[in-house]
Amino acid sequence: MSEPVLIVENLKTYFDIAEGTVKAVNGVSFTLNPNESLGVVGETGSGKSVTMKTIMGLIKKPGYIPEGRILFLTDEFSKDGKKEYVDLTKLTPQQFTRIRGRHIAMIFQDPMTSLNPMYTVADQMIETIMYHQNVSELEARKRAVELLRKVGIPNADKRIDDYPFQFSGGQRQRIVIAIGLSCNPELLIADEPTTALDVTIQAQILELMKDLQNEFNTAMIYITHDLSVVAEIADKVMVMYGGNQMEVADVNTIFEKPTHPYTNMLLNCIPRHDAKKDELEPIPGQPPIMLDPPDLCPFLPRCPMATEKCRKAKPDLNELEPGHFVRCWNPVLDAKMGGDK
Ligand SMILES: Nc1ncnc2c1ncn2[C@@H]1O[C@H](COP(=O)(O)OP(=O)(O)OP(=O)(O)O)[C@@H](O)[C@H]1O
Repeated sequence: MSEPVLIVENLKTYFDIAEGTVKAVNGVSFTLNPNESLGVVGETGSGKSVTMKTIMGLIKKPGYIPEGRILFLTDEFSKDGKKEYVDLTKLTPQQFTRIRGRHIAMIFQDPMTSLNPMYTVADQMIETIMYHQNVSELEARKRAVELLRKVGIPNADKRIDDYPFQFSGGQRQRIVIAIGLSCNPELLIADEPTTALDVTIQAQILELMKDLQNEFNTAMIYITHDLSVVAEIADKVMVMYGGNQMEVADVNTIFEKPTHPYTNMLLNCIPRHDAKKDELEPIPGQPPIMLDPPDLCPFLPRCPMATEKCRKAKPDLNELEPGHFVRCWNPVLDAKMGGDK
C-alpha cells in the first residue's frame, strides 16, 4: 500500500480574542492515502472549515497553531526529486504559495469565491496552468480546453472564452473543479461545494468528482453538513463537534455501527426521503462552548448518555477496533440510540 499523502497529528488552531481564546480546532489527528476520500461532518461551528483552512495555510491573526503537525508528502522542496514529508505548519507564506493550488487545491461552496468575474475562463485557467506548470500559453490553453471537456462543459474550445456570468451555477462549479484539478494536485479539499446547487446537479457534480479522483489518484477531504453526501462520496468519515473529533471510521462503520452518542443523534436527525429539507435537523440544546472551553467532552451538555465520569475528565480518542476511533466514556456498543426514524 502507498504511503499516506497527509498525516495530521494533534492539530490545534486557536483564536485569541478580547474575551478569551476560541479553541476552534482542539487536537485533530488523521491520515489520508492517495485516492482516499475523507468526509468531514458536523454541525455549524464544529471546526470543519478552520481545520481545512489550517491545512491550506490560510489562518490569519488572531488565529495561530499552538500545537500539532501537518505532514504532507511532496517533492516540491526535495533536493533529489524524491517525495518527503514536509510539515506545513512550519512553512513561510512564500513557501506555502508553492503548495497551495499546485499540490493542494480547494473548492468552496460559492464558485465565485474562486472565479474572477472580470476575466474570461480562458484567462483564469491559462494563467493558473502557466504559473504552476511552467508551460507555454498555447500548451496551457490546450490543457485547459481538455479539462473543461472532462468536467462536461459543451463546446469547451469556444466557451473557454466566455466570462463566468455566462455559465450556470452548476457549470461554474464544474469550471472551478477543472481549475482545481488543472495542476493534478495530490490533495483536493472541498468545502460544501454542492450545497448551493439543486439536487440533480449536486448528484452529477459528486459523480464527476469521484470519477476525476479515481483518474488522477487524488486524495480528497470533503466537508459537508449532509450525511447523504458523505454516504455517496466518502471512504472514511470524521465526525466533529466543538473543535474535537468525536468519531472516525470507514463509511460503512459510521452508518452501521455508529458508536458515539453524537454520531447516533446526527444519524437520527437525517430527514426522511419524503421530507423537503436535505440538511440535518438540529439536535436539541445549545451549540458547543468554543471560548475557553472546559477540559471535558464538548458534547457533555447535550449528551443523553453523560455520567459522572464525563463531568470529571475528557476522554481520549480511543481506537475501539482497527480504524474505528471514538472519543467517549460511554460508547454506544449495541443498537442505535433513539430508535428508528
Ligand atoms: N477569525 C476567527 N476569529 C474567532 N473565531 C473564529 C474565527 N474563525 C472561526 N472562528 C470560530 O471557530 C469555530 C469553528 O468554526 P468553523 O468555521 O470551522 O466551523 P464549521 O464547522 O466549518 O461551521 P460551518 O459548517 O458553519 O462552516 C467557530 O466557533 C467560529 O466562531
